[in-house]
Amino acid sequence: MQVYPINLKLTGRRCAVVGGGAVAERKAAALIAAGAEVTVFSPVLTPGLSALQEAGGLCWTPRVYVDGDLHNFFLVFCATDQREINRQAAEAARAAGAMVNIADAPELSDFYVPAHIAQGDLLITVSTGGASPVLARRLREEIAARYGPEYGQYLELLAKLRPEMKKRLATAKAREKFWRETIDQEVLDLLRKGKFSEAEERMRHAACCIRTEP
Ligand SMILES: C[C@@]1(CC(=O)O)C2=NC(=C\c3[nH]c(c(CCC(=O)O)c3CC(=O)O)Cc3[nH]c(c(CC(=O)O)c3CCC(=O)O)/C=C3\N/C(=C\2)[C@@H](CCC(=O)O)[C@]3(C)CC(=O)O)/[C@H]1CCC(=O)O
Ligand SMILES: NC(=O)c1ccc[n+]([C@@H]2O[C@H](COP(=O)([O-])OP(=O)(O)OC[C@H]3O[C@@H](n4cnc5c(N)ncnc54)[C@H](O)[C@@H]3O)[C@@H](O)[C@H]2O)c1
Repeated sequence: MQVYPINLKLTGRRCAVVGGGAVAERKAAALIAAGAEVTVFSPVLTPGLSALQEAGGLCWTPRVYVDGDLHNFFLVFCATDQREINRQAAEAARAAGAMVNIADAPELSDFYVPAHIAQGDLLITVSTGGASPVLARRLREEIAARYGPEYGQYLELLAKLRPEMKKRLATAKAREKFWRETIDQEVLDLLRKGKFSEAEERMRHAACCIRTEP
């Protein structure tokens, strides 16, 4: 199914997870990592969710979901092992204005969660449109092996140099040429070896050599 890709900012946004099992844990952990305020409705939590709750990362309502629980949430994840409960909760949440993800009913969900890799601000996501979460996971593993932590550091360096290069390189053409030429393997190799200042130096030096046609 054709879906629309979007990267949501969730800092301070209220999100709910109904259910406290393995799927709920995966969804809650990713929400917390994105800065959301997470409430979990479930009589039981996995050890992972309990640890998050004890660390103050989420709010736990230690009982089954009841009608009226899902007001004032931005996103709601229905992830119990009870098909009918998931549907009821989804309907109530949507009526209250939330976007809903139903763990066992992709066809009724407003959105899917893609497999993802994050290295600093770099975010790579994989979706199969709901067709095969296992393939999404496999591709995520392959991509993770290819794009290591050096990409996060690289992005940090690029972000740091960007305002400087806007001043140093007079034209948009020169800046484009600079970024195209310096986004290369050599800088990444230096970062992989932990040679941060050398990587930065190499990029700064490259700015001196940029020539554009008059
Ligand atoms: C990517 C990932 C993200 C995440 O969950 O964070 C994710 N599922 C992951 C793993 C995974 N899911 C399942 C297995 C067991 C193998 C299997 O059964 O196939 C494994 C493998 C594992 O756990 O290793 C079973 C499963 N998943 C769904 C159903 C319901 C159905 O299809 O009817 C069933 C059957 C349940 C049953 O039969 O009872 C539905 C969805 N799962 C999605 C996302 C959405 C579509 C994403 C896309 O477009 O590809 C969608 C539609 C809704 C959603 O959840 O958003 C995450 C990878 C994490 C990683 O990267 O490691
Ligand atoms: N979307 C996905 O990625 C994905 C992956 C695997 C499985 N699934 C499906 O997701 C569902 C959950 O899977 P799981 O492995 O986390 O199950 P699980 O059995 O580990 O957890 C179910 C949780 O739901 C809670 N629960 C049950 N009734 C409840 C209620 N009325 N109110 C609140 N909480 C309630 C239980 O206490 C438990 O914590 C299943 O339907 C499964 O088929 C989805």
